[in-house]
Amino acid sequence: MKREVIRCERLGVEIGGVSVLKGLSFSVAEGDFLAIVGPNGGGKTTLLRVLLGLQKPSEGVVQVFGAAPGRAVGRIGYVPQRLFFDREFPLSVRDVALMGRIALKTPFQHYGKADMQAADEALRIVGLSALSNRRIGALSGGELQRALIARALAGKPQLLLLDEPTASVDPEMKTTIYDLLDHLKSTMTIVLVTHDTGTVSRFVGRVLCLNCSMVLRENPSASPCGEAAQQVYPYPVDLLLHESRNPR
Ligand SMILES: Nc1ncnc2c1ncn2[C@@H]1O[C@H](COP(=O)(O)OP(=O)(O)OP(=O)(O)O)[C@@H](O)[C@H]1O
Repeated sequence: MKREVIRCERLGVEIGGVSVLKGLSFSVAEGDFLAIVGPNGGGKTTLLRVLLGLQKPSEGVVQVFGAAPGRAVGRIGYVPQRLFFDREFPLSVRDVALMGRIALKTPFQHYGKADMQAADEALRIVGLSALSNRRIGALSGGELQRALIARALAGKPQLLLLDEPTASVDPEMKTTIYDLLDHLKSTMTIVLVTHDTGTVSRFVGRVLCLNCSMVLRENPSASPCGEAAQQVYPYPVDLLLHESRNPR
């Protein structure tokens, strides 16, 4: 039987007195590739923050690698939705990849040979070796996303959490990033927050819908639910198979 990597039972999160997530139960096993979809403000980033131990649940049980969130940071790679930084800051692509090793170091410990090798290997995997000395502020949007994925991979994670890594990149770069994740899925557990429901259904094993009001059916072309989905998402919608008998 596969090891359980994530377990959420009746998870509830309130922020500023407002319920963001309520009664959420799901689990992720080792080697799973799970996509999390849902409308803007549906709580997707909040869920990742809970898994990282950055947001406290208000109710329910959450375990990551069998322990409380935050206890397994060194085993998790995280690609955030946004990175705010000074584009003029003299930080190279390799420096950014090396940051992925920080969680594995003790305070004030310098990077060693193993850290350099891990960073270079991560840059090779994402196809950025040739740009490793380039200033991070001089990268294109798609290159920056791949640098952030390299940073997450440099720590050699067992679980990779990605928050909309294909937002604001062109279709060709989206394909590059999904091909990369498709390649990585045989070596680690992946949880991907995305709005690309149509595209990811080709790559992922399961889809978790957070606060979705759309109904997903077996034969979308014969179903009126496309109209309902269209009201949730103001752009073209692909309908997915959903295994729940009572989908939400
Ligand atoms: N620090 C905060 N203070 C107040 N409200 C917050 C805070 N963080 C999140 N929220 C609220 O929680 C809700 C869920 O936010 P979250 O970022 O998790 O949604 P999301 O599904 O990731 O959205 P998107 O698809 O737009 O990225 C939103 O209504 C948001 O405004």
